[in-house]
Amino acid sequence: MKSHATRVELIEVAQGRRPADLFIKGGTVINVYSGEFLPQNVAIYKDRIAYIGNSEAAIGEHTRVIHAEGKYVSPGFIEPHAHPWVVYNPVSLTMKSLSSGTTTLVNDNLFFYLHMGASGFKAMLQDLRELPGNNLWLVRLVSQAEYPSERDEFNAGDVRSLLELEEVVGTAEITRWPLLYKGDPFVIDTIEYAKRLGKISDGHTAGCSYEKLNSIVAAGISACHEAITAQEALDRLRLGMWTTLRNSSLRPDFPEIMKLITENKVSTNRILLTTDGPHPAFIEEQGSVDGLLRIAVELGLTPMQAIQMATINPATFLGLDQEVGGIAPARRADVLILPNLVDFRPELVISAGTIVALKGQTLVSPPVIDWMKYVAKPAFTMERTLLQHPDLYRYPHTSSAEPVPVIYFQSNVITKKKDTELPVNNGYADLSKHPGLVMANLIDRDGQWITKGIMERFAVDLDGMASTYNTTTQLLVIGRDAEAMAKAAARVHELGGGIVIVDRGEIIVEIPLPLAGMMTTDPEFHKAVEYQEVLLSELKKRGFPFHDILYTLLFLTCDFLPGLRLIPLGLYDVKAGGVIKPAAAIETERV
Ligand SMILES: Nc1ncnc2[nH]cnc12
Repeated sequence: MKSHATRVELIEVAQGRRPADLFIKGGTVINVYSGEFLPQNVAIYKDRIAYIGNSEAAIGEHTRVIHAEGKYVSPGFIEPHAHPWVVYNPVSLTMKSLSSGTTTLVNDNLFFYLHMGASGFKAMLQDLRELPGNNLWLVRLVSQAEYPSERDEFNAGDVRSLLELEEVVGTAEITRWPLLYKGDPFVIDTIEYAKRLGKISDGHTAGCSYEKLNSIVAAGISACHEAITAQEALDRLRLGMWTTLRNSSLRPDFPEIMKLITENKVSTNRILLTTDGPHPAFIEEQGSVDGLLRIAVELGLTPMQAIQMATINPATFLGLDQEVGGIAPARRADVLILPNLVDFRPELVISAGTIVALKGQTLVSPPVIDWMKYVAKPAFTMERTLLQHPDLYRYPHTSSAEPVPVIYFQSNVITKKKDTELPVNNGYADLSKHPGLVMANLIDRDGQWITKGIMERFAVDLDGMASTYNTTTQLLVIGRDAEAMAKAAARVHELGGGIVIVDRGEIIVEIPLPLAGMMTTDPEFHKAVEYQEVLLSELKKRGFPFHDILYTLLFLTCDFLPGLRLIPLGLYDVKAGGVIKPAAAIETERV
């Protein structure tokens, strides 16, 4: 990590021979290395910490003195597993996170890579160097729903070239973990390559048994955040994984998984914390890592344990403990002034030696990013007119005696296959006598293929909705009224990505998401909150029974959560690991 201060300058400041730029006086330093609270001063020079102790010799004529009497001086918080695309974008998420003390974000690159390729992604990283905060990245080795050209796009040359970048700290979660279990050569070789570069490999082993976890760890995976019980967390810890405890909007699991610490009394030095890409309103209401600390302490952790899990532990996991994660000489000056160890909301946030936020308000401006210049091809290469025919959305069906495999929602994201007999009308399934069902289609943005399904327990009164917000970023079109679906789909095409709802012939929700079909380009975080709230409230009015619509949409098209899902290859049974109804060529579906 580049330092603007030289070591000689830092030595001089430490000895009081060169004045500090910032001097934090009279606070209680949270020493995450020794686990002590120490009444000490902290001197900062340029972007680095130079001195911690009782001397005031580094205060010079132009030194800015920050009085921290009665307050705590903490290392900046680290989010080791961020997904900077939940309608918000890397700029708005960074600024929001900084305002509440998260000075390091370790971001997943999935959708940027899918839409920008290696060269666009590199260009984006170059421009994001202007962003305040410490922005690190993990790179994906595979997508989250298999598609025909996947292995060409995630090729060894491109992926390795990204792994070599300074801000890339490792390989990102591999949601399709059976690839690791089976020893997939590309995945294993790339993880090995990352290790040779001194980088980590994040994991995603949802539902993986203790026995199988052995193979995943043998494959080189260093961490996992998917434990949903204390026992699952213990399994991971015992097998040498960095165990990341998650409290997200989709899975607010702290009350259960913190029992790993409060009941099992395990050592906490290989435990990390994550928000795992929560929806925007969750961050707005509960904060980022600061919110995790508050809940962890409410559940019985000591403030020191909690802070260590959000600072020095992730820094050590990333191999960056000489750079970040604690208050010590030559570390990046990512420092917080905390009025208390209850809500963990910093009064002041210093990032790389600059005061970036005061009382929750950022004091610095982000760079203006022209996102679209990194994107490799137009949002849609198919003609819009192709989307305007209602029959495209109907479910072909020839015999009422032959059951249709319906996608039944058990929760926000978990589905199961429910075989249902449906009448036939003109060659299509007739849903009129089944008010709980909606049609659902995943359509290739290049106009080649369409995967068709029928869903139950989504939103019973939905006329039509279209969305590129899903893990394939292809066009997902859902509804009971084929005309409304066609209208919504055509509008999303015009927007170049986004979410549109049509009700009684009118567009009632329109959320432009031009960046990869997932993100607004707005640098203001509250824009993402507004979009999410309107979407959830309109779908709830139409019968959506769950709390996290963005994750319902996101994971409907993935290939790693139970049970029946729409992926580019077709209607996919995850447990069986196979397509039960292949995607069709769009030409043949058109009338
Ligand atoms: N696997 C995943 N893919 C996309 N977004 C996510 N947010 C949390 N987990 C995610």
